[in-house]
Amino acid sequence: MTADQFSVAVEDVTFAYEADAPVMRFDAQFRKGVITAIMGASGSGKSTLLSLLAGFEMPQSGKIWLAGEDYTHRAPGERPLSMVFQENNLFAHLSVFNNVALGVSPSLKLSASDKESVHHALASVGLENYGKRLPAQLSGGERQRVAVARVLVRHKPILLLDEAFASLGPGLRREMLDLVASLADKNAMTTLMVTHSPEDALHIAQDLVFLGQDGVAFIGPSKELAKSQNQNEAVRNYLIGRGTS
Ligand SMILES: Nc1ncnc2c1ncn2[C@@H]1O[C@H](COP(=O)(O)OP(=O)(O)OP(=O)(O)O)[C@@H](O)[C@H]1O
Repeated sequence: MTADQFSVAVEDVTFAYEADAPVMRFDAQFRKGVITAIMGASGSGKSTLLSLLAGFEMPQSGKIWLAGEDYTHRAPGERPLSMVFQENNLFAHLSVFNNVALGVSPSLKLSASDKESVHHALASVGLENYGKRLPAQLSGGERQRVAVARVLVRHKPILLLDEAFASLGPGLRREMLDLVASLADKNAMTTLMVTHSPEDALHIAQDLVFLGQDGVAFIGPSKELAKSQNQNEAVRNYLIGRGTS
């Protein structure tokens, strides 16, 4: 793969949370403008991989490539990405409008065109009339929509989703995945989505990165998840364990 075909890569990265903890290894490239599902058993390092990409954790060795550049030693705020977590994406004391506006200006100093882009982002996630509410006055799905609206106003080329919709019911989760897929496509975002759900991965992800005990066990098309034969052993064992093979 050439450098212009991928925008995100972890190159020979090693990391451990503590001196005596096992060293995790990551080596993978993620295709530009494509949605990649990150899967693997609990504790295999999926969230850690996103934390390394976001700069919340620093590798012991190796490199982090974002948008084709070496970001290994750059602070989280400088990195060209947005991230949505399963919960706690919003500030409870700020209105929906201001929660989105934080994506434009951390000091909430907004020009007229900034305000316009916040309104536009809220409209794109179907929340045009919710700007004055507080997060506590929203459903779980609506709160995640606000988080997605904030992603949109940031205009970053990379989107990291850490089980962002896992706590929603199946219908709403599917709706949110469709929303993310269409926004990622429209804005040409390289999207990495941590999920435990093969159905969700098959639904919107073209690619799959599967983490095993010793790092990346499989990189390939996510449709491998639908095949009952010829799968990578780690993937097969995971699916058998979940009763979905
Ligand atoms: N802040 C931390 N300090 C110490 N160890 C940690 C910390 N966060 C995670 N770990 C450990 O690192 C390993 C990888 O954790 P991580 O959260 O990345 O796994 P995961 O694949 O995302 O798991 P899950 O599917 O359960 O969310 C686990 O053994 C976990 O206990």
